[in-house]
Amino acid sequence: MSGRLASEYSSWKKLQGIYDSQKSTLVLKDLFTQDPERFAKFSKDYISKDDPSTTLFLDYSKNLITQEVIDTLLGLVREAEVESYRDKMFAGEHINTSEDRAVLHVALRNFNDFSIQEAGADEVAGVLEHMKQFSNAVRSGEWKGYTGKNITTIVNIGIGGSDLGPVMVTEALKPYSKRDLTAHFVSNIDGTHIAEILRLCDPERTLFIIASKTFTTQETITNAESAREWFLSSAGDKAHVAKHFVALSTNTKAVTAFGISSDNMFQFWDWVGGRYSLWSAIGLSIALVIGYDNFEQLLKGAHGMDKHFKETPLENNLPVLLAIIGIWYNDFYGSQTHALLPYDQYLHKFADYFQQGDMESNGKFITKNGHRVNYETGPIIWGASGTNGQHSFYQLVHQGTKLIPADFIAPATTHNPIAHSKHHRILLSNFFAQPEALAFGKTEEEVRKELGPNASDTLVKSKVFEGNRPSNSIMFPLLTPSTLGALIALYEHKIFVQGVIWGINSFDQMGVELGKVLAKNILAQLEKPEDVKGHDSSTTGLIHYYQKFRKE
Ligand SMILES: O=P(O)(O)OC[C@H]1O[C@@](O)(CO)[C@@H](O)[C@@H]1O
Repeated sequence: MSGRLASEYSSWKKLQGIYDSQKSTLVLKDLFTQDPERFAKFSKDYISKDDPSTTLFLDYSKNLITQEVIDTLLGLVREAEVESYRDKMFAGEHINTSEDRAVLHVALRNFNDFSIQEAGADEVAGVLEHMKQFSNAVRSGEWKGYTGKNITTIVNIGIGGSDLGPVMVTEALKPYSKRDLTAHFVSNIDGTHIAEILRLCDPERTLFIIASKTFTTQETITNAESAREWFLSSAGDKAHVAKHFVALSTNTKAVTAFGISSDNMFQFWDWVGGRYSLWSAIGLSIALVIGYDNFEQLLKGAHGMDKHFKETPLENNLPVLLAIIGIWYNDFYGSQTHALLPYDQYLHKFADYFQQGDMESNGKFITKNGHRVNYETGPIIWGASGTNGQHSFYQLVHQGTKLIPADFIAPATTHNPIAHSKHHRILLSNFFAQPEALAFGKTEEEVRKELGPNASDTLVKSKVFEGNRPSNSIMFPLLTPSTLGALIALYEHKIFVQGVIWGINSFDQMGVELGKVLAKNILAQLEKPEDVKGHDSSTTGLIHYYQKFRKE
């Protein structure tokens, strides 16, 4: 990271020039007509060096790019010194400068390929072993509840990175799950969340996983205390907590103070960012649900992508390609969002996961050198599984006034080939069709030909699809633990590259603090109207409204 504002790079200025001169002339239909080799030129195969069955295919040909654009974007990557910054990350340098921390989620899945000098990195294997032993014991029935019964339900209590990763992965890898072990995830402080889950639980057979890097997050600790109260109302003796509560944290002192023994604690370190923590002890619920061997495959899949990111020349580097294409739209075409559209029901939480992963990493306006950016940084990440999105927001994506770059993601084969894979064929036909429609549209002439000479101008015009709407398509043979690991790591490294180019610290999260502080202040004022002090008339008025109905 050179310390300059991204807009000061010569490549940035050149890109602006290219955009200004070509923004209305770059037409996908023409680009494909002019170059029959376009698909071949702008698509890449990723094959894990460790496991050739772990492959991803990226088709980025339906983007508003030329080789000149790509080459200039790669020049931007070089000017921003992304590669040296990447190597600093892998080496354990404290690139999270505001918190003076390393950023080493790659160390959680390292399998001894990278030499990483950072306190704790040599303890990863021990924690993984503890996770393996524990998950095997629970899954085998060796670990019993306080009345000697097997554990059949786990409840992960955590929020943000201590929730979203386990939720997304256990959903995505459901085909690999132990079907007689039910996992629930409680995250919201809204009492409804835990109340509804506890209604489904048997205290004799339920294991609570208190997942919190800091072990101070108000929602998680409050939910954990309520879970413990619920459990003790049946179990009675506090000694039984040891069989039904474990903790995932960096904060041993707070875990012990809560009443969970360090024997039942799975540790991780401050160089694991919350939104990058599913690979750590935070992944215990994943290992319990899919088994440790499959969890290890997830890690290995990510590790293969780590090596690809670290060793592959920029022009063939998938995280780099996704990152620069995203910057092209975000910073030059003015798109504000980026859609993740997995055509796989198992990936229905994928966009949710990367809302935190991307937006909490790159939703910043101050650079690492303290300058306010004069360009757009992190996009709004959103999305839904296909084909559901087609019946919800695709109208706007196809005919709205906004440019919405989208990543379409799909497995070539399904875990559920019911009706002789008829469902999967229909799913994939839509996966192929939507990017085609977005890119090439439907002209007024084609519409008029369809509707006939008597159709009104208005009707014809309302049925035109202007097209030229870009997308990436990512495919893989089957959604396996290893493939999912590679896919997640691909996006993690994309986020890293974009943050380096924007000159921001992708690894702190100052922006989540103010709201929490104000909430704590208001919490102390909720009792009586006269308690409400120091707010604007709106906040005061809303609190007073609540106090009119409040019961306790
Ligand atoms: O794991 P914990 O420490 O309870 O933090 C939970 C989440 O809270 C944050 O908003 C930080 O406060 C996320 O970054 C984090 O993943």
